[in-house]
Amino acid sequence: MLSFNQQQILDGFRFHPFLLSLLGLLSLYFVAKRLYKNPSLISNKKLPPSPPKLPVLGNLHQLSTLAHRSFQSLGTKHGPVMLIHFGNTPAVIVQSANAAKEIMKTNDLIFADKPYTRTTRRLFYDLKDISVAPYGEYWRKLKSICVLQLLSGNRVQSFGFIREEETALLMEKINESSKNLELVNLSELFVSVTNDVICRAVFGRKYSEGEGGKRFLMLLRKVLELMGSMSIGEFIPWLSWINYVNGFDREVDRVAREVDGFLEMVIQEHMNNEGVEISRDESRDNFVDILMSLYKDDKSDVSVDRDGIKAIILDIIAGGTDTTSATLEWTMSELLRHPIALKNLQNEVREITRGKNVITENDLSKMHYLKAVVKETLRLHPPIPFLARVARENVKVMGYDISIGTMIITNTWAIGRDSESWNEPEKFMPERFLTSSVDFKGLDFELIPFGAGRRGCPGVTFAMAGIELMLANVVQKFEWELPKGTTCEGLDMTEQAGVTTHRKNPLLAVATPCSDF
Ligand code: HEM
Repeated sequence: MLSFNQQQILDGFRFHPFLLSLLGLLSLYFVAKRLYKNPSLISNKKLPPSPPKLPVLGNLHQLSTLAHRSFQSLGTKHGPVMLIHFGNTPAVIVQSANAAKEIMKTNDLIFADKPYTRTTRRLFYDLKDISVAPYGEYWRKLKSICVLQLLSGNRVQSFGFIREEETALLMEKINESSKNLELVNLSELFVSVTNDVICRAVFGRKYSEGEGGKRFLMLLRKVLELMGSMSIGEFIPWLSWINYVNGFDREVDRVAREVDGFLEMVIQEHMNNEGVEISRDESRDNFVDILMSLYKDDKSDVSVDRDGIKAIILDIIAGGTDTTSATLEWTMSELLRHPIALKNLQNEVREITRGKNVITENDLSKMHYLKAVVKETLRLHPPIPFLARVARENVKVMGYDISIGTMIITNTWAIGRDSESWNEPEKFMPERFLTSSVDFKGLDFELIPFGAGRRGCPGVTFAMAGIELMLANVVQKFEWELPKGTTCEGLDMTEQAGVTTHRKNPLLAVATPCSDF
């Protein structure tokens, strides 16, 4: 997970007007010194093509806040494998299905490490979570707990009642807005419903209400914001003092302490509740209880401690909520811009569920157009636009030499819009998937919104079960229109920069209940 907030990067420089020129001179000195000490840097390795860079900044000045778009546009000139520099840090940007396959299939083991910064280290318990833990015994153990115990097909199915109850509540909220002739804020509703579903699975109860719950939601947002705001000191190690002076490090420490306080409280609550009868709204089949029992019974050498449990919980909540709500938000945005696709989808859902109000998992399995709509949305709007990895050995990719320790960023957003792989790539056409076997499970490298290989997302089944059920209900039970004065072509689709790509402005729409459902 990686994103860049250039404003924040540049903010780091603001406190001294002469700093830039001073940095220029210093960087020339450091580059010369490095070359002198390390002649391999000027060896005859075949490096990927690279846009010209500035001293100190490298290519940072060529990146907008939406770095996936900047990489795509630089890639049209320099090719699908390109070397760029974030300050001093080299990174190889990969932007074609073939190159992605070489990273995540041919050389998956070599690229099984993730890059991390002081921020990720501090927020994720010194890398004791799944998504940034270095590849090795510990990560393998966490991943297998995740795949076999927490997110297996059976477990996801067992949470069906949570999805159904929360979807019913979502329908009530939309109905309420519609009765009051209010615009429905779909962005807000999708964030809250996905958060409620995931909290009930993870904690056994919701945390969206009450003072503590609201504070936790705010903290979660802050975690994602900090992860998406890589500041200057992260790229140029000898400028790391800037993060101290501008308060960035202090803010990270404060958020990490508060998140830990909340998760400690949750774990304590679960320990106190052992053997105690629980209320109707709570469930024992939750990730915290499962992890706590594994923790108590664990006699192995590579054990998961209390910090490890908190790190896994944070990972799942932070990685699962925002991505799922962003998918729902972009799907409805595209459907509102494409009324024919919306009508096709409504026809399919209403036909399959004719005569009944409740949509079952069995109904969903027959909804091929619905699945095509979600795939097409994930092609155009992968919530996490980059996959970041680090080379664990020297290796060749597409004929270029990649040195050990180099960061690789696969731009899944650009790959989804690559004309080498897709006809009319910028067009929203769910029909393209009705006659194609291309799927997002990590085998077809032209469509990798969930990543691929060893570090691929273990939450696909969990995410899709919720997305499909909510979307089917939203289009079955309501007619949808854009607010008066907004045309399909005029709907604002601007993206918000961050670790997950959301809409910049909330999606507002008019809902009218459908009398048949
Ligand atoms: C539409 C929803 C989602 C999308 C688009 C998504 C996407 C991703 C991506 C792109 C990665 C990185 C993969 C790579 O580097 O190859 C990832 C990793 C991960 N995701 Fe998801 N995700 C989603 C939902 C979820 C959910 C619901 C959960 C848990 C309930 C989850 C848990 C994780 C975890 C634990 C990892 C780290 C895996 C590792 O490093 O081995 N994700 N996800």
